Amino acid sequence: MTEPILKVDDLSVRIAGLHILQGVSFTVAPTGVTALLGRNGVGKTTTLRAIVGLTPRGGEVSGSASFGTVDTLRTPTHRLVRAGLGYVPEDRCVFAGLTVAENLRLAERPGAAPAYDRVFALFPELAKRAKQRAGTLSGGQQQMLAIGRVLLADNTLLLVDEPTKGLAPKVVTEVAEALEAVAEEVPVLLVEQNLAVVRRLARDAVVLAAGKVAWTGAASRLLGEPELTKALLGVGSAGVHA
Ligand SMILES: Nc1ncnc2c1ncn2[C@@H]1O[C@H](COP(=O)(O)OP(=O)(O)OP(=O)(O)O)[C@@H](O)[C@H]1O
Repeated sequence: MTEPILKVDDLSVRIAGLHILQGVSFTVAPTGVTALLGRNGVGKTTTLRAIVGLTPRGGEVSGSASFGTVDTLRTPTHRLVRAGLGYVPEDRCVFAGLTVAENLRLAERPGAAPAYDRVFALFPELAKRAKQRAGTLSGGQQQMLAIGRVLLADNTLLLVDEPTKGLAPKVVTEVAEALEAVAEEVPVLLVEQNLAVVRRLARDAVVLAAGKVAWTGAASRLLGEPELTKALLGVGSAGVHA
């Protein structure tokens, strides 16, 4: 069996007195998309943030998350970035007052050649809009800029949080297409509520419920069984196609 690119073991997170994650364990395959799913508020974002060391101050984190030889829970975020872990947060975090080109330049890593060719091949719109302020881009374009930034560096795993949230259906399809192309090059751990996007992109699925992993397996199996989808996610999967 191929070694996972990330192994999360017994991850627990407490924030403000809430025991949000209570011993979460799962693996991420070294290729393709692994979807991290679950009902609203179950702790998907908390999981990604813990893995990249961005749990809010005062939060308590225990367990381990092995990314190669690195335990990400015990390594500062800036070192994880240098080790090749890319994170696209839910709110995208583009610098609104800076241009597209400036946003990309900030993601360059010292000592490594930035992969502008790869970014502009996937997102030609970013090249066309290089001089435009990021704050004036559409939601979909900002998402592409946020993904473009992590592709500029030679990352070996991307954590992407709800990339299609709040986007118009046509733009959801564009972002899904882009992520499909991205995942051919780099494995992705994807938090996504849109099951059509999950069906299109994900090979593996991990479902969280009540602070623990409730189900893992092939995404096609989960989404192919409407009753299972409804029980785990609270929504139906019938007729879901991207
Ligand atoms: N900084 C914080 N302070 C207090 N509670 C928090 C904090 N961050 C998260 N929580 C709580 O932890 C729980 C999990 O939140 P999280 O954002 O990880 O869930 P999620 O599965 O990503 O949800 P959604 O699908 O709605 O984005 C929620 O009940 C949330 O209110």
